[in-house]
Amino acid sequence: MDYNATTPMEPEVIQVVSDALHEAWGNPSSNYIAGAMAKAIINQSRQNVARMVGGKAEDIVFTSGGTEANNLVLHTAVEHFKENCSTAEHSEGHKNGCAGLPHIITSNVEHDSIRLTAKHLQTVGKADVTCVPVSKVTGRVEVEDVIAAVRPNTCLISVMLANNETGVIMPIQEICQKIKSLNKQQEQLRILLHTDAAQALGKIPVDVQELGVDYLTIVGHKFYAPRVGALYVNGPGTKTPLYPMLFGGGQERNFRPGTENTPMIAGLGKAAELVTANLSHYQSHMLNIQMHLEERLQDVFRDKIRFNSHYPGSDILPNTCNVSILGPVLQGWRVLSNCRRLLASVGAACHSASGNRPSHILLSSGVPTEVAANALRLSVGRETTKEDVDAVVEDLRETVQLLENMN
Ligand SMILES: O=C(O)CC[SeH]
Repeated sequence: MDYNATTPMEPEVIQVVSDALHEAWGNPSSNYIAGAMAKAIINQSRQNVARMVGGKAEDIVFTSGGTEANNLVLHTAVEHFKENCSTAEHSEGHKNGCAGLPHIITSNVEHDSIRLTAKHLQTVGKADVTCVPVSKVTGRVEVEDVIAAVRPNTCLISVMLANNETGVIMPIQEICQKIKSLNKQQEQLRILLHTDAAQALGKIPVDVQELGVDYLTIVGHKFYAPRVGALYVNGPGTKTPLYPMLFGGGQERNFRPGTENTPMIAGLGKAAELVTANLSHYQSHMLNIQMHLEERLQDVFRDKIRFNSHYPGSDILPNTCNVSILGPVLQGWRVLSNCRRLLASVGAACHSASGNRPSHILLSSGVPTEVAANALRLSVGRETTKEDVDAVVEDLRETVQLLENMN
């Protein structure tokens, strides 16, 4: 019940990975049949990934995963600023937003690969960063707050499409619409637009044209693909800047060199094909199971339950249920460590080393401290059944009874 942490690979995905390991081990840059076979698999995967997000094949740059893709975007934004502000006509700076450091706007509930990368750039004096706080009422970053944070030297806005703990879907399309009109109005530095779609892909429709983003991060292991990723860029190096962090053998048009990981890319392409073909089924199944889960939790725990993903006016992912069972001895970590069957998390997997402190994402999203301390993040998957839900709720009921009887 922790599919926002990671997902298993679909059998068809495992099959194409295995096939590529056996048959397509050639270097894709080699000019003979073994290389051509590998290159063909990579090109087909590129087409499939592009189709999943509504982009073109040439807009897809394969990476090792979401963290690399996110780092590539922030690196590009800083280079974009320097490139645009290096020429003489910008020397005064104030005319075209080139005074001072590149300014990056993000939210205060981002994945650590955005949060810590932005923090590092600020710490080493390479960028100024504004983390716009999400509304404690809607759990969403509000468009007007993002616009209010824009400065003449703002070069990037990066906000995740959906949050990994609350499941709240962010107003990316509205943000992009406002910023694009701002970019048109003035000669100032173009503000680049990025969203980390890690938690949204495979759960809700994701269309880069509708969103209006310049960049979109794709993370395989959240939609039953291998641990590999990609970055969507709207016309990399032509319509939209993309500056490499790595230099080497020219692969990925020099945007991300390194001999391609053909089997993993093959798996990513197959998983993307499955999402394109089955998304509405996946989405309706997960929503059905999530609703059953919430009904059963409400039935069993009545006024002891608080749903941390219920925000008025905000849409949330169809698979995520962040919930707290109220009580002084029912901290999330304590409940989970006493459950016999439930495997879930109190928050992001990459924060699991942060001890038993309440999630900063929940606190930032307006969840009271004593409630956040008891949070359980339950995230269902494609195979989760109502019987699984009933078993989990019974496990929770028994565990709560045990803990409360012990005190
Ligand atoms: O939210 C999660 O568990 C995955 C990102 Se660390």
